[in-house]
Amino acid sequence: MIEFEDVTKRYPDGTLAVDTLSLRIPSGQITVFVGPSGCGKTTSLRMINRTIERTSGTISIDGEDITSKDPVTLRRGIGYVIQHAGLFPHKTVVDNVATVPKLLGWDKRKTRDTAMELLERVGLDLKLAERYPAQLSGGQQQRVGVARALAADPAIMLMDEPFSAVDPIVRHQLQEELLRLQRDIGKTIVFVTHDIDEAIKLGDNVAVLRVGGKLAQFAPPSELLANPVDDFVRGFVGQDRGYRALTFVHPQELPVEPLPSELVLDDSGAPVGWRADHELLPIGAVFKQGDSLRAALDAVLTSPTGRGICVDDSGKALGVFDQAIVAEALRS
Ligand SMILES: Nc1ncnc2c1ncn2[C@@H]1O[C@H](COP(=O)(O)OP(=O)(O)OP(=O)(O)O)[C@@H](O)[C@H]1O
Repeated sequence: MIEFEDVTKRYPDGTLAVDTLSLRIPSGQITVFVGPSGCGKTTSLRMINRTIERTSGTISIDGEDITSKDPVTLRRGIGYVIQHAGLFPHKTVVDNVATVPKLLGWDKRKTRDTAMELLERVGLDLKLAERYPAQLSGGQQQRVGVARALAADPAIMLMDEPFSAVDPIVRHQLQEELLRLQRDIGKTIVFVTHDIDEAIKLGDNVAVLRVGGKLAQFAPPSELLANPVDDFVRGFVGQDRGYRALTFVHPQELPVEPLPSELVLDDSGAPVGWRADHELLPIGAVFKQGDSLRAALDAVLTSPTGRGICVDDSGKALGVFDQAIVAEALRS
């Protein structure tokens, strides 16, 4: 656990960036710092690895005050990923990932094997291992940045807006991959973003900060959406928080109706379109049993017939449902 106790940071010019911040960051989970520009997210994050020193208060990791540790040793146990990945331009991809193991004096073979294994884990094509960062896309560079931060197997990962410089589709992929990776590695991740959707998607817990570096609310995303503590948090999580809260509602099993004849299936039973007069209309988003009610509502709203399609894990159509069924599931 990382614990902040009354932590304050005042920069030499007098700017109060973080104001008596107290919170407990649980181990093995993702905690997100979110808030408007200038609210002290980056400052809070960087005080954990002491690349910024706090002015007062205490930060401890597993009960040990971080000021009692040598900053270099402290940083070796903490991975750090930043926007634009911050890769060394003159080193190849694999050498970038191997940076910290080399510093730690690992033998060459082990270092290279670990680096290649990590590149594979973060979803990078190993053919890219000998390239230089400038020869990669933004999304690929971010993957290398994550692999590099994981190289020495740190218990803690600090991630500062790691996905903000890539386009929305790649960003979505990187978020999904981080969640998948975290299911395997179970690190203590502290993640900074100004995007509330990203915070809600990734965070086990979310700390909402307001300008002036004051903590507004610290809670799991579902709690934040259901019970924002004040107008600032309510405004920040957005007007559509009711709809977004559906992300956290998973119906036991959505009751579905039999497949109608106008739904066209392929040989494997997967839906391909809705038969209309002389054309085949696209099916829109589909709902997989076990998904959230938000996915169910999406399936209804994006369907040209107003009926969502429920599929199994293999993509085979199981049945259809309409808005009334979603509303009923929400009430139950
Ligand atoms: N070195 C510095 N000297 C003086 N003030 C600073 C310094 N670094 C940051 N600040 C100020 O401290 C406040 C918090 O900055 P910080 O970068 O932590 O915020 P942030 O929430 O991460 O912002 P953003 O989302 O825009 O990156 C801001 O008012 C910023 O201008």
